Amino acid sequence: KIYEDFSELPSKDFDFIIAGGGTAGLVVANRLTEDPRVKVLVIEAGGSHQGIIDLQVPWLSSRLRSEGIFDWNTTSTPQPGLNGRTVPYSRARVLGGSSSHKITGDEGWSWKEMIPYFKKTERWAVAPGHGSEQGDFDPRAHGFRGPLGVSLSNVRQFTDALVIQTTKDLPDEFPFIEDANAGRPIGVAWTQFTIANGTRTSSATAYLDPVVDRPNLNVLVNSYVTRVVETSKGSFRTVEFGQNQTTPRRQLTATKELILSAGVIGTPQILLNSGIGDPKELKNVGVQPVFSLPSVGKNFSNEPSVPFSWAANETILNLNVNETASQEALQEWITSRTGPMTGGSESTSAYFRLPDNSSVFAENADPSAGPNTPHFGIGINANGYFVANPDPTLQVRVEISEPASRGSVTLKSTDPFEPPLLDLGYFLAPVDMAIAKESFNTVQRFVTGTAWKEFTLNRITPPSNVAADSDDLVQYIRNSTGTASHGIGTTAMSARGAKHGVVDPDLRAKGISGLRIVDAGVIPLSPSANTQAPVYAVAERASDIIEAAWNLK
Ligand SMILES: Cc1cc2nc3c(=O)[nH]c(=O)nc-3n(C[C@H](O)[C@H](O)[C@H](O)COP(=O)(O)OP(=O)(O)OC[C@H]3O[C@@H](n4cnc5c(N)ncnc54)[C@H](O)[C@@H]3O)c2cc1C
Repeated sequence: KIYEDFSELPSKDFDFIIAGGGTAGLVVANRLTEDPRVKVLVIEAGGSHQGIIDLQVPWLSSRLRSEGIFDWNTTSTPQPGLNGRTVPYSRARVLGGSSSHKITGDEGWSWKEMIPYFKKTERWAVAPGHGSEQGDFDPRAHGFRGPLGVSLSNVRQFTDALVIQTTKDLPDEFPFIEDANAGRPIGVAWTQFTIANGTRTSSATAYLDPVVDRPNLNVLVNSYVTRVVETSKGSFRTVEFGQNQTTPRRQLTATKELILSAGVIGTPQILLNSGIGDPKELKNVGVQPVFSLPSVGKNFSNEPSVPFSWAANETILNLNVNETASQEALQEWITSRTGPMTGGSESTSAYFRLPDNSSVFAENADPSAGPNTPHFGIGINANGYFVANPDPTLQVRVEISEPASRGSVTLKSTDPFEPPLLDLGYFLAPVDMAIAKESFNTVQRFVTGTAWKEFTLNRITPPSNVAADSDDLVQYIRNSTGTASHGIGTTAMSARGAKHGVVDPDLRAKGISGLRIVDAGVIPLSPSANTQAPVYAVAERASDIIEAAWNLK
């Protein structure tokens, strides 16, 4: 059941307490409560997702981001690599949240061992608006019986045909691939979405709603976790939380484990508030060090997102501009879960790798994990989903897939409610800028190919007088880059016994008992993909690890 207030909780005894009811937290809550003997409490700072249409309609997700609804509205510190600009970093504050490998020496996190967990989470759904799906996804790489609905886009976009034609015109540079989520993502593919039956899916709809009546599953919303507290020597199973700065703080102790799933920013913030981090840095802000784990909040890796745009020679329905069409589309969605509101974001996506002999690697080490790993990805869109431009505009977003730069999450003060300092570290490593510059050439070749002749007009950003490989291009990138909100690494996993890192391969906080971390922060290096699916898979495996540790089920 979902509780709005601490006083409503039917009991204060829980085996596991999970801080953060986001993507990972609700997966773990669902799996652990499959055993009816296990009592779980989830504590979430945001409110309930139930009945909120903005979270259900795919097109409306564009507004969630731009209007900062259900968001922490975090902003970065001034970024030297972005000419001193600050940039917004989106992350969800609501139930469902922002809905690996040799580094650890643990084969359990290898691709081969993880693929069953990706499949376990997924229930492939047909998107009637896409048409035949034959050859447009690889069924061998997908799950069909899991909780989370996943599908191709139900809305065919005007630009889709141009993208696919480009793969036929220029197959050497831009090959079509059947499925970007099957282990070899380099090429152009149909994007896969957490959408089913025209409706967005999340950990809240897939992992919480179907089991919300389990008597052993308790979810407390509007409750912000401030700290973890030492329960007994070396064991941190007690959590402190409150609604806001002025209301009383409460404490509860888990009999078995406390699990932090507050995300790549929330979890390190809770640890640092608790005095768990780099003792010197903690003292500098006035926080009493309690346990030394210097890597907490470090190694923050996050894909920079670089926008390019062209004027387009076609008027495409833009639901963020045309209010009448938007109302009609919403009515259609409410009535039948069909129509243009069932999609919106880029229905194709492409991942690229610079050649091994690229001049970029003459001066820089290759930051990617291996030959199947992209250096950057692009998304092409002209329907105003990302930028509600009233004039027809072709938007191309480049995301640097495996940035070498690292940022950090640190505390500003001793007030646990104060947002932390978020340093994205963008373009501190020169290779990231070199890749961003190269991506511009690739994007230009893509959208000016024969298929685009009638459609692509003059370049808008960067302006047409900006040449490739020029300092003007570098300045444009510094002045326009934002973030993809694909953060990882702030509570990174490392080999057992390694001095760096925050958790061991079993996701236990190093040197601490009773405390585990399960969220995007434990992923040590950017996956060869966006982060949502890897977080689900990590949370599924984490649940198995926890169940095995406590002989559950
Ligand atoms: C706008 C946006 C768009 C994205 N688009 C994509 C995409 O297209 N594809 C993709 O693969 N990935 C995407 N991602 C990334 C993906 O959603 C995240 O990597 C993933 O959801 C992270 O899961 P998590 O469990 O680590 O954190 P979250 O899902 O963010 O969950 C953390 C939860 O903890 C709560 N919380 C935080 N601090 C506290 C506290 N102190 N006390 C209590 N609760 C707290 C939060 O409110 C939240 O509910 C996107 C992310 C964002 C923000």
